[in-house]
Amino acid sequence: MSAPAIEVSGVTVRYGDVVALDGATLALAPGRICALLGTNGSGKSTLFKTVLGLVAAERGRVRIHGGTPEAARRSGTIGYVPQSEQVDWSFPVRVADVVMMGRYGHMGIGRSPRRADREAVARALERTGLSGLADRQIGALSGGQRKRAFVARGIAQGADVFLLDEPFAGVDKRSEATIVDVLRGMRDDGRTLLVSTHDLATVPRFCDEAVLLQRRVVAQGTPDEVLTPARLMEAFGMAPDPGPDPGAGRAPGRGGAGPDGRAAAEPEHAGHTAEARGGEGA
Ligand SMILES: Nc1ncnc2c1ncn2[C@@H]1O[C@H](COP(=O)(O)OP(=O)(O)OP(=O)(O)O)[C@@H](O)[C@H]1O
Repeated sequence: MSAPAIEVSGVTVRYGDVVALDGATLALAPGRICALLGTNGSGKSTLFKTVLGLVAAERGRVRIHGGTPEAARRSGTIGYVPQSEQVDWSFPVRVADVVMMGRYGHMGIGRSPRRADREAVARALERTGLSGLADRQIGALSGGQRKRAFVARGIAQGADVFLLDEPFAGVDKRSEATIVDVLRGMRDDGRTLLVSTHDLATVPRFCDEAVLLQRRVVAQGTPDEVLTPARLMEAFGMAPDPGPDPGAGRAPGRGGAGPDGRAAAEPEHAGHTAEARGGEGA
């Protein structure tokens, strides 16, 4: 049997006196979309950073397809779609430039794109429905398009495991549907996606499974198994209401996005590059 795409085993992370993760354990098989759910401060970002190898665990270990997070970053196996607030949208780059950043790991020191790089970028733009916007400044995209640009960057990079931080935050229903289509297509290609979201109503529509985090994993299973009224009341202090109310099914929280599918790939750039290169929602 193949190794899980993402395996987190008994991971504890502490920031000074704050225990952000307390023995968190989960395993995600390849070719699945998994929602990462939890209240503000439940450790979702810390889990992402640990899986990306940007934060060291005090205890436990993380494996990506059986290897270390550092190896996954080096090989470009892991892609990251950040929150919007982490990105400076005024940075003067075109959509195609953002996506080309995903190819940096494939280029030499001079970072001079070759035909294979340009073709990979064109394919990723097409895959995410952004071919017509390739020359547009990243800051001139809608929230949903920005998000897709960062998904495209990860695709161009050749990432197989994606961590997406609040991909639906600040995007309208149409963009949300487009992003869901893109994510499903990636899953159908065998890629693995861990998606943090406060939008509980969306989860059953596109996720194969869900994880409920409260510093440790308190539930993992199908959306139906995890999104029970009792669990949601316990975790969020609310019951889900997937009805037509615009606010329905949205857990208390926030959202966002960021750049460099490779941003995750370079810890020291995580804040900087993201801010410098921006990119968000569909
Ligand atoms: N750099 C840091 N230094 C100290 N404490 C931190 C740091 N980063 C996070 N924390 C704390 O660790 C806990 C988990 O934070 P984390 O950002 O992982 O939660 P989250 O689930 O992503 O929250 P949100 O939904 O608000 O984004 C919180 O109590 C937070 O205040």
